[in-house]
Amino acid sequence: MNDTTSALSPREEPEAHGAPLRRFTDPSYVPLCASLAEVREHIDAIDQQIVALLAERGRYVKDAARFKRDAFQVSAPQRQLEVIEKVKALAKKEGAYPEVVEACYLALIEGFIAREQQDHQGMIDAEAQP
Ligand SMILES: O=C(O)C(=O)C[C@]1(C(=O)O)C=C[C@@H](O)C=C1
Repeated sequence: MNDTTSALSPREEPEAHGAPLRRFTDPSYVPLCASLAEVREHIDAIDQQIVALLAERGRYVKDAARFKRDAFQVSAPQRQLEVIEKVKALAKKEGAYPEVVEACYLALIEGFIAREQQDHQGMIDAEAQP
């Protein structure tokens, strides 16, 4: 199949149990799975771990709110830059797609800050009387 025939094909989801339809030209590429279904099993298992780690990360972000005075400190822009630089370096080291890692973390931090701002607004000063 080439680009012309693929453009004329009906728009349907890929066959999860079918044989490969394309191959990489790089002779050193080693396939990981025998089917798309198997690929997706691995992705689903990884997603489970990622979400569990996001839950754990979220608990630490919540705790961070206790150490901050106001909305600017919650936002902590200098720390945001540090986190982005750190994960970009990690992506390089781990062989992850750097643009994917950066985009994920920009979205993640935006989401975590919004939650932390919400948590912070619901808190009282540590010295305040109950
Ligand atoms: O390091 C902090 O101060 C946090 O609250 C954590 C975190 C993050 O998600 O990494 C969240 C909000 C800040 O913008 C900076 C970083």
